[in-house]
Amino acid sequence: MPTETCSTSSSGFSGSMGYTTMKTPSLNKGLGFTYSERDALGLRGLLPPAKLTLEDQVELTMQELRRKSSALDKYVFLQSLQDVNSTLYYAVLSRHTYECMPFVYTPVVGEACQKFSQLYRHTPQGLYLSIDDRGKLRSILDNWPVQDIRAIVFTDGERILGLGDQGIDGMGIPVGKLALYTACAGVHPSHCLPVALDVGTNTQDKLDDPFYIGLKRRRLTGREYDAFVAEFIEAAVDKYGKSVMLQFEDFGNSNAFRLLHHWQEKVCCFNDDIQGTAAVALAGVLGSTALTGTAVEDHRFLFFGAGEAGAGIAELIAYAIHVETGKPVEECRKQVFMLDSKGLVCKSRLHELQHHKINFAHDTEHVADLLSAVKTLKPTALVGVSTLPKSFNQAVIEEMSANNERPIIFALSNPTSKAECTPEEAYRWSNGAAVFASGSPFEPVTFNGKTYVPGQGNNAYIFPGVGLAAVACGATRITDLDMYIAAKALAEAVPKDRLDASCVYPHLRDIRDVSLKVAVAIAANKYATGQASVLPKPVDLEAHIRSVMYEPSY
Ligand SMILES: NC(=O)C1=CN([C@@H]2O[C@H](COP(=O)(O)OP(=O)(O)OC[C@H]3O[C@@H](n4cnc5c(N)ncnc54)[C@H](OP(=O)(O)O)[C@@H]3O)[C@@H](O)[C@H]2O)C=CC1
Ligand SMILES: CC(=O)C(=O)O
Ligand SMILES: [Mg+2]
Repeated sequence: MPTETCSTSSSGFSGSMGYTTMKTPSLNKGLGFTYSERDALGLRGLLPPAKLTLEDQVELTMQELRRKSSALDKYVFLQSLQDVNSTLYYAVLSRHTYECMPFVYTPVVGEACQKFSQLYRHTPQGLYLSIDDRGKLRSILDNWPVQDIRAIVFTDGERILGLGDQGIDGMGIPVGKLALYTACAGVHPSHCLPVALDVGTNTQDKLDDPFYIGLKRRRLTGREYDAFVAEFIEAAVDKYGKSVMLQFEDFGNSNAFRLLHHWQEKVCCFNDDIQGTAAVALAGVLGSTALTGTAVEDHRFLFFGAGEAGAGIAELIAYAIHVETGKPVEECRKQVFMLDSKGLVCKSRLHELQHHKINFAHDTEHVADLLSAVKTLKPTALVGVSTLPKSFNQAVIEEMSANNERPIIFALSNPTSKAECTPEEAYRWSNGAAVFASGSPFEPVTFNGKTYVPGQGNNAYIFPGVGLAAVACGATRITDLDMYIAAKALAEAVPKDRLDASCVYPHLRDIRDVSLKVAVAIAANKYATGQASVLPKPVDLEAHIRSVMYEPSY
């Protein structure tokens, strides 16, 4: 093949085909180019003589990653790799998911978002759409180099993990989530688009920061805000089609519930913090039955935190109890209690409660604090989604243990600095009895000679599989039933050795298989409910989904 050259620009730059290939992350193989490719593409001279396999490159990359001393350096290193050789980046992530995930996702992505403006890398990672672009969003979508987008994760940056309003710096979250779509479920990276909606920020430090990269104004609210989100969603559906999957991520709860209720019947979308988290937490509860002997319908749940995650999990648990027992959902909700920043959610507070809490405002006496609630209500399961670190203190966990042989203690707040307790604390204060999970990863703990593996109760076990299902069958809607089905599939995928270590989630090394199982279960439901647009239904659904999974290779 002859070597092509592009025309010479005013800078004197003339990019040869080989050079352009090496500068295109999805095409670049670095030393992985074969000698015949080097000849054919005009790469001679642009590379030293050595040749490496992808596996060699993965190994070298891991060695370099391990040499970096700070977590943030590891984050930057991996992001930079994505900018130069995306096949290698995804090969590293999918072969070393357990080791790498903390550096592209929680907890380190939290710090990266806080410093995103300083770390800005001068290359497009996704689309930044600001309210100054109103009226032009549809044409701006054309600026993204790939036209066939199937999955979008988008945020307005208002509630980034438990770290509050990060404005446009929240872009790190859609980028990290979509990296997991590919690494954990094999969604092709070219079909994924991260989006940051810049509607301003109310974080004064950002507004005062001369180097903040977003709009320097306070957040847009009300009708204008809704209209901006609507313009984006309608532009995306217009350009990419009705089965483009839109994942709401880390919106503040004053918008998240309203947006979800408005859009979930109209387009293919879901809110990961409400629905994905619900599925992963329900899966943990279902999986815990093997350890506690208690079925979901026999639990009494107490949530510390009654926001998106809390209300989402609570509603799905009530739905699961309804399915298991046939009791009306309203009855099932009576087994679920919640505390927010003002204490127990109960009837006497009805006048002040946000809408998403009302279903759980029971006729119970108000108590102001968590320990009193544990003493009065005697829950069998305690779920932390409060962003309040260390709130599951010794007294709380001892009280849970006094009332239960095997208390469920899920400390799901992210990042690590916001966890309600550490696994070490949960095991020590419960004398090894706690069935524990955390939102961010923790290392195994040895206590009294036994090793316990804290499961990562994170929606990362769910959303990649949801995305894979949606892409593979062309889903036109994502529903709460899908989340229930996903939870069941995840709970069934927990192997015995994990349960033996008190862990209710599968190995991360098996995440692609787990995501496939989740995807098959959801896709089957999409076909059963007429919400699939890839027709006719494949005879072997699993084989079909497997066939669309991206495997990084040269
Ligand atoms: N593990 C996982 O997969 C996921 C974890 N999360 C994590 O869960 C946490 C909460 O997220 P989300 O629900 O979306 O956030 P929200 O802001 O929607 O809700 C936070 C809730 O915590 C309550 N809260 C805050 N401070 C206190 C306090 N001092 N005492 C008692 N309650 C308090 C708030 O009370 P009030 O209502 O009165 O303001 C609110 O109900 C975050 O850290 C997030 O990272 C979220 C999604 C997924
Ligand atoms: C995991 C996640 O989605 C969150 O903490 O917001
Ligand atoms: Mg989130």
